[in-house]
Amino acid sequence: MANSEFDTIAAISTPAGEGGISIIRISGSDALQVANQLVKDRDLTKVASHTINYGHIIDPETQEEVDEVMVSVMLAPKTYTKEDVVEINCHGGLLATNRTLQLVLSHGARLAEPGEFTKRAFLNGRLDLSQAEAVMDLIRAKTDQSMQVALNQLDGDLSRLIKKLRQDILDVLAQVEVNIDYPEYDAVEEMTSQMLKEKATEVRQHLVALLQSAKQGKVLRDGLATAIIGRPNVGKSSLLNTLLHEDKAIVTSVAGTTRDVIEEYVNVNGVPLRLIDTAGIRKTDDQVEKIGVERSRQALNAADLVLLLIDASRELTGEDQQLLTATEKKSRIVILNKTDLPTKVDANQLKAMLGDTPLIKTSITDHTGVDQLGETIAHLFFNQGIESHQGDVMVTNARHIGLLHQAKEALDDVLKGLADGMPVDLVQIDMTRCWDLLGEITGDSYQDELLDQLFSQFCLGK
Ligand SMILES: Nc1nc2c(c(=O)[nH]1)N(C=O)[C@@H](CNc1ccc(C(=O)N[C@@H](CCC(=O)O)C(=O)O)cc1)CN2
Ligand SMILES: Nc1nc2c(ncn2[C@@H]2O[C@H](COP(=O)(O)OP(=O)(O)OP(=O)(O)O)[C@@H](O)[C@H]2O)c(=O)[nH]1
Ligand SMILES: [Mg+2]
Repeated sequence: MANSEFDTIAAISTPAGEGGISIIRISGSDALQVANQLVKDRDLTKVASHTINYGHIIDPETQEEVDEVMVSVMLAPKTYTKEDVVEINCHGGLLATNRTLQLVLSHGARLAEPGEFTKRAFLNGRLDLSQAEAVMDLIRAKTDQSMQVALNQLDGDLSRLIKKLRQDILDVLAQVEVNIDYPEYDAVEEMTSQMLKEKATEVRQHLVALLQSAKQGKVLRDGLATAIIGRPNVGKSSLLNTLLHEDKAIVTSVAGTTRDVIEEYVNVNGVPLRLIDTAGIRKTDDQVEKIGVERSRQALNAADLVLLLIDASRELTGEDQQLLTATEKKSRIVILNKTDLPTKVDANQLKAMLGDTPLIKTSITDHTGVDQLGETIAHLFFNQGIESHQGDVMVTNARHIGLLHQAKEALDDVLKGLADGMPVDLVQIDMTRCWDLLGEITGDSYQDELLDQLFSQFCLGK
């Protein structure tokens, strides 16, 4: 029989494996009755809602004791799923927990699908879709910042903003309807166009700001893609190792040591970096090195931030010059390394060439200048607006970003239509499309396949 949203469902909601306690969660109209068949010492149907109760799990067929437990009873609607929920807190052993789950499943519950508890919280109206998605982001968060973004979204910050924008659109559409139905004044068409134009412009600004926040959200989640670039042997791998506080990349005095791109995550002065050590860029006939150099160029193109190293103990070469030019339009920091050795590069002359680009002098072997590099990275990052956005709503979810783009395009069509003098009832269609698209973010309109696809990415028991 196909799974139904009316079944009583159950799953182990704690990680698979041994632990202090394991929780079996049961949700649905039969939850209490299922659990009550298995718990000796107490009639669970008589206990007050939102209480936790001591007892033993007994196999009703054999009367065998399976585990000593605590059972939480939470009656609808004030529960995670808005259905009756019973949670059995087992001793954390694998065997007893699994046997208890088997008993639950053979006494009226079926195994929950991944994310099905949260799906029910959505279907029963306790969460909207973006909040349900935030539950998963919260579980997966790897940095403090991305956790905060997920928590804010779970609290409904994004939903509230989207709902308000939709309401504004709806209000203006209603007004347009009235004006179309009662064209009492000659100027009504123009008034209506003006109104649509103002609202479309205003909502569009909000969407642009949200999409802007998505760029920063991506950095918080994935780290700032930071390419370490430079000629062979300037100390790129040494810098990676120093920032990581471990010897990850191979360092030798032989130019051309790093042959491929190495990526590592590291937190530098509060900035999450995805550090990319690259093969030194130079002309080469070595086939393997050639591929590495090509990948270095790709990493350079894709980077959010470039750390360009120059060897202070050698004269500037044409290759250094080329790299300086190639990174001109990038967010970059130039690092003059090996300053412990006799210097052949004129730092002042270099500084003059660089303009606004920060120049840091380092000796990675002596660990000088590394702290200053960290401070410079943080300065660049936080002054590019990340921190100042913290109070605002931030979007990180790819599905939301896609919908925001489409919604913005719908408004672009509204504004273009108005500018071209298109009839208002045609412009209205694009405005309605924007309203629909925004509704897909919160799940006010959705398709079943979308739900299946979203929730199947959740953990079992969530
Ligand atoms: N044991 C246990 N711990 C857990 C959960 C759980 O389901 N069980 N949660 C699950 O992931 C998280 C907590 N999230 C929850 C969110 C809402 C409600 C809830 O009952 N909401 C009701 C009533 C709120 C109230 O009493 O004020 C509601 O919103 O109507 C419960 C848990 C984390 N810890
Ligand atoms: N004196 C001195 N030597 C350094 C410094 N930084 C790195 N080196 C040395 O320079 C050599 C090359 O360092 P790597 O980190 O392998 O250089 P790389 O840029 O990764 O080189 P490739 O991978 O070949 O492109 C090694 O012998 C390092 O010990 C420094 O600040 N001072
Ligand atoms: Mg290297």
